[in-house]
Amino acid sequence: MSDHRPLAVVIGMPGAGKTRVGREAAQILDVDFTDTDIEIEKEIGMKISRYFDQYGERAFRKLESQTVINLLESCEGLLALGGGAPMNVDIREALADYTADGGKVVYLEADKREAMERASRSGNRPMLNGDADKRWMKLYEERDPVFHDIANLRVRTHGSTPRMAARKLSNMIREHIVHVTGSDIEPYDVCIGEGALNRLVEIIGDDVLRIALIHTQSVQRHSDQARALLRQAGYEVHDMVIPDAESGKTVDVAKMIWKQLGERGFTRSDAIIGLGGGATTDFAGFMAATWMRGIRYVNCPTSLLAMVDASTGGKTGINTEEGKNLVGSFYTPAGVLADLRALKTLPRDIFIEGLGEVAKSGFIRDAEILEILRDYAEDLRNFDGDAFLGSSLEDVVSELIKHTVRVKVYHVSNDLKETGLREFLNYGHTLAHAIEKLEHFRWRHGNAVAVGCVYAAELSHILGYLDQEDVDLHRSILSSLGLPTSWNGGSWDEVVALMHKDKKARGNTLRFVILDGIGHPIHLEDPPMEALVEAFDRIQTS
Ligand SMILES: NC(=O)c1ccc[n+]([C@@H]2O[C@H](COP(=O)([O-])OP(=O)(O)OC[C@H]3O[C@@H](n4cnc5c(N)ncnc54)[C@H](O)[C@@H]3O)[C@@H](O)[C@H]2O)c1
Ligand SMILES: O=C(O)C(=O)C[C@@H](O)[C@H](O)[C@H](O)COP(=O)(O)O
Repeated sequence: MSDHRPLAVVIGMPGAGKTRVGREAAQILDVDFTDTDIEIEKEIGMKISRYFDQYGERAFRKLESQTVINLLESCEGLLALGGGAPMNVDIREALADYTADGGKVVYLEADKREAMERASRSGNRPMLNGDADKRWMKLYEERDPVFHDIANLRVRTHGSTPRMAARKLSNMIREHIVHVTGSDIEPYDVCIGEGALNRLVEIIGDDVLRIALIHTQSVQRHSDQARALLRQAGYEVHDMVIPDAESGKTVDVAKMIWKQLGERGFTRSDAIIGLGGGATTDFAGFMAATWMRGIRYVNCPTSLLAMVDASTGGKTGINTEEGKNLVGSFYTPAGVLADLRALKTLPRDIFIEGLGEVAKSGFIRDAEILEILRDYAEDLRNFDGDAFLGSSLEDVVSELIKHTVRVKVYHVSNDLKETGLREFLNYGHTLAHAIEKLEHFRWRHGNAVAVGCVYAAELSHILGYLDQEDVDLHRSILSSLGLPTSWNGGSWDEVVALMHKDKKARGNTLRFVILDGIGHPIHLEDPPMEALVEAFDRIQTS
């Protein structure tokens, strides 16, 4: 495959707006726009309709096939194909190779009547000669199933102005989708982008009647949007507001929600949506896992941490008096919609906290994450929700979310129930959960994870697995993002007692995840107590 390829390919019926909407979308995305019909006309030096008259459809299709295949290997912006192009077998094969390699083929679906009118108004459409509407309808019946088959994205433009349609198209093109599969997993997608929430109805599906929309007061604005979309689609939506952050992850709140689900007649064919930070998505997933032994749920994360980590992978749960996440279940969502618009209202300190889990994912698996964090540390540290959307930082954050979710998905897909590999995602968490508990959850999870990663790095170094340079790298990256690297809020005895309640511990034996190099996590069983204490001493001061 060539290095050059389109950012996306737009297909659709004549009159769907491929040229008009495609050109505007390319402007929004700041990329070139290429229309295969225009390129062909340039090459043949005449209108396509005249070429058809002179040489016939067969000759045109041959020319079209060569042009499209060349452009699929040479153009870099948005490429709009002529309406009939995807019906050609060679073009279809080239498009299949393109999508298999991660390319995006978008089916632009317009209202039939509007598209028909536009197509017959514009002329220069040899395939519509005669009774244009009747011919359009016939083409539609032949082409629509093929378009559905080829396209991996669809944009419905019904009732939208060309500008609105172009926005939808550009948002969808910018969107990243990470597929989650695995032997124990019903496959689902994590959609990351501005406007991802608009997929909610598609993911909830047709079989659901009632939806419990679980959220906190702090994200009311975003839950209003979700509710409006769902009500418009005809679902019976029940707002269920829970206390903020960790105060929502308790058995008392669970009892309150179970009661509401019962009183409102939730059955096995109903669904739950968890909309909010990681505490809410953990809690909502747990409600879904336990109600009638499991009903459908979708996560709509609104904090960076929930987008990169908590909402994906199916670890659901609540805290107890004894510690963090001690009661829960592995139960996967039907989809995750990380709508970047939610970050607009996210306070800076909570954004930065999320970077703790992002950095962790870099340390355990993806060096590119560490590079991005290093290159954009200052911009990330100064995150400002008001200026975020449309800024260059939005692309950086979107890329970081995609990378981090991929790290998560790699571990989860291969070990949903955490028998070994998945434990690597717990890097830094053995100490982090103890800190959170000792600080009565006033310390945010991502901040505790940052300190926990430094602790695990120090332990790795003391035991001879990690160079000092890599320990220093932990401190420099985390502190450049505004994350803490030290903690002195509790005694070693308190900490070690809580570490024994960590889910990685077995019997009386402590188990840790450490590194034997950046990107190389390993398990550590029953480490010497002196090493644990020494590492603890080293995180007392930064
Ligand atoms: N299940 C998992 O795999 C997993 C992974 C990582 C973390 N977690 C859990 O996630 C939780 C941490 O997640 P978190 O950092 O999102 O914490 P959180 O849910 O407590 O959210 C932090 C704060 O931000 C607010 N908030 C969230 N989105 C907002 C928005 N868009 N605008 C304004 N305010 C917003 C919340 O109301 C809360 O006050 C912890 O409970 C942790 O254990 C779970
Ligand atoms: O998904 C996982 O597995 C993780 O360990 C991800 C962690 O980042 C996350 O904080 C998780 O909530 C920790 O769960 P726990 O099992 O240690 O309670």
